[in-house]
Amino acid sequence: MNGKQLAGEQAAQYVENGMIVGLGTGSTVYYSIVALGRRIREGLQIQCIPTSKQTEHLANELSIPLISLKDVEKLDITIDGADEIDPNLNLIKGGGGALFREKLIASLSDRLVIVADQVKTVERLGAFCVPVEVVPFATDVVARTISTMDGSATLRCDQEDVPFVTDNGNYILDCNFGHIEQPLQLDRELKQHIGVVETGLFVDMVGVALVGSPDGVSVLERK
Ligand SMILES: O=C(CO)[C@H](O)[C@H](O)COP(=O)(O)O
Repeated sequence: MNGKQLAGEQAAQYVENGMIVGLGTGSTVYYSIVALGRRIREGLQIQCIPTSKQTEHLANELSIPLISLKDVEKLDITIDGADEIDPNLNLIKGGGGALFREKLIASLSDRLVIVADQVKTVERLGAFCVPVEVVPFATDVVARTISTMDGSATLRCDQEDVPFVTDNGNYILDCNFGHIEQPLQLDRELKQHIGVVETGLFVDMVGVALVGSPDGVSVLERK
């Protein structure tokens, strides 16, 4: 079994009867969602909120009960993936473009459990570009602002140069700031600019990270 599958499946064990569960997005949390589907068929009773249309589709295929945010004030737990994890369990997320809903759901959750392959662990965030969701009309304005912050921004596009559109109808700027010394400060600074919807910097949000390798899963708790 590969690291993603080991970590993903182990995270499903954190979910208990009666919980409201946030379902993240990506190829690692996929294994958690499939494992939850299995547990539901065996009798587990939970209600879930997906963080993307892709995950909503998967949950529906697996007959996982979904609940709307309008009926829920907070969640017990969210399981999600990550693109980078630093030693303080701060993250870069949004490689799949779902960062806004992922961050909103995580912020409403008592516990955020991250699942990742060990290649996602880094000493300092920043080798992976920071995805920044922007209102399309403001894209060029935000990109210019980022260049004044010693960063560079690239509009996320497909192979035909068509911009990627998020589930919220926005664009993504993938932003390179080099190594990030102060992720919280950078997140706050980015969000001051009109047109920025949200960033993929998740600071002080994670409760536990399950990091998988073919040899097993390391459980990293926030210090
Ligand atoms: O943030 C995300 C999507 O917006 C994903 O959780 C992140 O990209 C990790 O994905 P994967 O588990 O496929 O490597």
